[in-house]
Amino acid sequence: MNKMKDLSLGETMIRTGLREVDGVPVTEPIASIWDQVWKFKAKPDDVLIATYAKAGTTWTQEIVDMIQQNGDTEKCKRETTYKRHPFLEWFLAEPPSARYSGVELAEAMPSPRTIKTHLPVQLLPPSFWEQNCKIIYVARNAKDNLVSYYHFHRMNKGLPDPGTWEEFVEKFMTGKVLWGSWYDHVKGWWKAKDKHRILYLFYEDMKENPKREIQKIAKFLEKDLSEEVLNKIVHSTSFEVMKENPMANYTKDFEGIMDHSISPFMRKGTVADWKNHFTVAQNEKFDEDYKKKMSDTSLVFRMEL
Ligand SMILES: Nc1ncnc2c1ncn2[C@@H]1O[C@H](COP(=O)(O)O)[C@@H](OP(=O)(O)O)[C@H]1O
Ligand SMILES: O=[N+]([O-])c1ccc(OS(=O)(=O)O)cc1
Repeated sequence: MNKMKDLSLGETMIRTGLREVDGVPVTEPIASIWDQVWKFKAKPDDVLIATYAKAGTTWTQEIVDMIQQNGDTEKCKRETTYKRHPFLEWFLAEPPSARYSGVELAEAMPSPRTIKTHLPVQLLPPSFWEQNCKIIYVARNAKDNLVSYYHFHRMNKGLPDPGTWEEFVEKFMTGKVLWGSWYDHVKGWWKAKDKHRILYLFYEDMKENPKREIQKIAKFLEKDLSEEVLNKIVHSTSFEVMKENPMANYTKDFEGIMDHSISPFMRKGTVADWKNHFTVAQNEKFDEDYKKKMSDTSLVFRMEL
């Protein structure tokens, strides 16, 4: 029994390896059900929240839900983020108590559905394009995104071991991480927005002026919000409030998989924390490589506010 407990607590849990789907590394379980993901049938009134992991997905999910529930915080606490919005490609079979299939959850959910994905644009199931679904994409500057992803790998035993900070920086730069290259991800979705209904947002803008960005999302979703409701959404989706909200801070899901004592899911929620992580040499190397990788796009990020 103790051994079982150990196993379920993840101390001895074997971290997943990565397998490529069309050249993009995904977890072994995701690769095993890829066919189901690719054939997923989106519906015209589905709203999709797409991001590179750790770009502010959960924050955006809370904002979208609050808009859809017209600022009713109790309704937004009906379930955890993980269960309110199916995480499309995510699949976990083991341990049975933590079983999760984003596809099955979405299929069982009544419309209108809000779905989350970290897939790069070329791997999005075609039905989302065919059904002309509204898509909200959120991007975060590479350095902060990388720092957040590093700490997330440390605390989340459902992900591969990040190795040392130096090793993880290297993996991130070469795209050898779960969901692949950050550079390709943000550029691919940026390109797609010219042809499809995509609201492309930035984490840094959301930090700078949450009210303005929430209004953009509401307009995109064709929802009229009163000033009072808008202010309520700004408040309840602030980092400080979400950090204490068990239905949004991931303390109720992934038990034994996420260890918030190593690094909490709601870690810092700031812009420019990368300055506390990169050495001067690392930063120079990163910048040089970044320039090359981002030379073929009009996309510009703010690394600080
Ligand atoms: N309401 C909020 N305001 C600002 N940042 C938030 C937030 N809620 C979550 N975050 C931050 O978003 C990141 C997680 O992103 P995702 O939801 O895509 O996994 C974490 O970044 P940090 O690790 O830099 O703190 C987390 O702290
Ligand atoms: O590995 N997980 O358990 C996991 C991965 C990504 C994830 O989504 S994210 O938005 O927090 O990156 C949630 C859980």
